[in-house]
Amino acid sequence: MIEVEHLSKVYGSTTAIQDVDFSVQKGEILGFLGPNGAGKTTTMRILAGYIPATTGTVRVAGFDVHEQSLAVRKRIGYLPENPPLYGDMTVESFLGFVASIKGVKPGDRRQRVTWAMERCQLTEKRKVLIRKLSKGFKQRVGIAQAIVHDPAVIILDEPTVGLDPKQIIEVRNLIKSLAEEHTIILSTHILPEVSMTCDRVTIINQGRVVATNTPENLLADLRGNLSYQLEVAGAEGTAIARCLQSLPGVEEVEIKSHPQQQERQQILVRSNQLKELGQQLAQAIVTQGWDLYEMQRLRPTLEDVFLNLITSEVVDEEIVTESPQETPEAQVDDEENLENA
Ligand SMILES: Nc1ncnc2c1ncn2[C@@H]1O[C@H](COP(=O)(O)OP(=O)(O)OP(=O)(O)O)[C@@H](O)[C@H]1O
Repeated sequence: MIEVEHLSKVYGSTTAIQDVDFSVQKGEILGFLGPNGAGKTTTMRILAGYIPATTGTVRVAGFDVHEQSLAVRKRIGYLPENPPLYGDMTVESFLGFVASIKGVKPGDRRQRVTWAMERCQLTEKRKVLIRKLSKGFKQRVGIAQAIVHDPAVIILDEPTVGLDPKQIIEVRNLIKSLAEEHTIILSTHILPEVSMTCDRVTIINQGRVVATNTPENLLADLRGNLSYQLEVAGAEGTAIARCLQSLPGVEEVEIKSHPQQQERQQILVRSNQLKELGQQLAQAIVTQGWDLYEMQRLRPTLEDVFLNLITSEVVDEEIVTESPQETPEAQVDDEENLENA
């Protein structure tokens, strides 16, 4: 449904994104995850046809975003980071207005607006002025304006930013329910957002895609970095650490408690291979005549995957950049002006 190839965007002397590739299948929710300044908003704006790319292509349902922008706009609903809402209009009249500018036929508008309000649980607020709504309800109006023309693709830029925990759950549930009929791209810097909402995730850092996979497969890639937390008694921590460190497959042993403490030592063991180490660790401890009080295998989280990918990117860069130079951030606002025109 969406194909992004070799997409780059340069603002003056700032390269916001570089050679970005990914695709989204029909009916899928793709999470576009990255830290602040990674290039998420830039990518979402290009996809929505708000700003042109410097190089590369985006195709939506087979149409080129740049060459066939009208056909693409009809098929896309976009929730920007700060949705432009008219505070002096009621929810219903605003959505009617958006439906008209999005090309919904006059005879279909009432039905489309009713449908969007129902989906976003806005029906009871339909006569309320938008400026009088809470942040959570305003966000729902933002989503309703993105879906009112029944687009095949919905692009949501940081849809839960600034919401309270209850509103976040409601908006996430709404997004999941929309996926039944739509293809969705959701940009976020919040990890739980992708693990709770998305089928697949593309991770972007410093303008480049560093991974695309399902949350489960990204975690599976880290299984090699299994770690074990042990509670052992019978010897000093340093002696236990020395023994465990000599076992095949053990990458690192860390003593969490005081190394000279004789009672229950807290030890963290990191493995360097896919093989489970639990049995081996237990056997080594028992053979030494020590007491094993507890052993827990620590599973990596999506946060570990994210930090691992982003940290390795930074390390790679430090290796190649021998004398990093400060590049003054370009203040190029012409694209913003284009967008507002
Ligand atoms: N109009 C602009 N002119 C100049 N530089 C820009 C412009 N818009 C974005 N940038 C720069 O491009 C880079 C990517 O910004 P972008 O807003 O796409 O990132 P982001 O991942 O959405 O970040 P955030 O989560 O903080 O919104 C940043 O270095 C940013 O300063």
